[in-house]
Amino acid sequence: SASSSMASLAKMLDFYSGFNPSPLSIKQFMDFGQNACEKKSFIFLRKELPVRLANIMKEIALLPDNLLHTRSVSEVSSWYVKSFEEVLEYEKADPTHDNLHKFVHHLDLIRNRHNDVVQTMAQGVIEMKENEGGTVDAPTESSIQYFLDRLYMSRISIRMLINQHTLLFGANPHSGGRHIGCLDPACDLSDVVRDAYENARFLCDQYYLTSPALEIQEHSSEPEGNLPIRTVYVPSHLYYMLFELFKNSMRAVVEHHNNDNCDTLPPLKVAICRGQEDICVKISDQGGGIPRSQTDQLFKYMYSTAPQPSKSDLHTVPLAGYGYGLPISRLYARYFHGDIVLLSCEGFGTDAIIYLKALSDEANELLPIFNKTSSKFYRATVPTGDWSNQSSDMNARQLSATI
Ligand SMILES: O=S(=O)(c1ccc(O)cc1O)N1Cc2ccccc2C1
Repeated sequence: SASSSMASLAKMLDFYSGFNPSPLSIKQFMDFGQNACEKKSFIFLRKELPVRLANIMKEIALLPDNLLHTRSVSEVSSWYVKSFEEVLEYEKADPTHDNLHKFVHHLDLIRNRHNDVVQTMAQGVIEMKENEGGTVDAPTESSIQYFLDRLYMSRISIRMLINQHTLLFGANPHSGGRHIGCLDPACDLSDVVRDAYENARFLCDQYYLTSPALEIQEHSSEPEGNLPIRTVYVPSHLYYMLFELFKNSMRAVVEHHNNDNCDTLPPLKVAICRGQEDICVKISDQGGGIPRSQTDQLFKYMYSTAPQPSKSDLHTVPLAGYGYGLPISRLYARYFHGDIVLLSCEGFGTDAIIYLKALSDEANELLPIFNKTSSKFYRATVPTGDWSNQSSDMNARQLSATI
């Protein structure tokens, strides 16, 4: 009956969410993929996928009610329930050829079912804001920010596991190429930079009829310092981050310079640097920058889900209606223990730095864990300030009176 299946779902959720997800490093993905065994991968995934799904499903259940009960979030939640149940069908299955084949097919179904999670969650946030009469209090906004970062990081990690298994053991296993699943063991960073630049530039030319040029410099601190700088990474992740940053920089440069007469735009300068611990890709633009007080807004999901600004606003408010590109890009960087940092000099321009781990055994997956700590966050009270912010006028008056 429905109630008994609900009870068993709750039991399975409690069981699998009791395990911590097992983070894999890029090195482990590579070593396993070099002589991949489908049976071992199946045995690992039929446990790890339910663990990662259950961990994030327990957090979905902790969302503020006014978000959890929107049509969109209920729909996303139903996708997770369906996928969780589908994977559990293999919990005790024999690793026969037939079952291994069906497993790959089910992974494809699950990946496709979840294709629209980000847009649908954004729609849920808009529905919640409308139900709340347009404003959302700070604690709700911070728990939504906390949750969406964890939901999308969990989703990135689950899609990474699914992509590796389906690419290695699926219908058209890559023949001959050096790629291991979606990992490139010798990813040439400047190639991905050029690729992302050219595609962003195409959109920029279409919309603005102009675009800034690109200059790339490579620096390697390694003794042999061999160029071009290559590293083991997921090219599609790097491309996503670069494409997003190039779009922002191009828009900034064109809009900042559309009012002055000189028709040559200052170029975008990219520095690719390899150190002992970090590999950095820095994009420097002279797009006029933004005030320091606004930079953290750019990584807010609530800020970027502003109700669609009118066409005029899109130009006045920098990055308004900019979608989730920056917060998601930062999650891709953080997924393998890297980061994205924005350093803006208002009136001049902005540096965006992508940090990657130089060593593949340090590039571990960064995974959200559902436990007492994370669930406490959802009932957090607003922390009382423990730094002074503005001078209390009484003290200031007293001070000036004595001087
Ligand atoms: O905020 S930004 O400094 C900025 C943010 C992120 C980035 O990657 C590059 C950037 O340059 N910048 C984006 C933008 C868009 C329209 C008009 C003016 C600006 C200013």
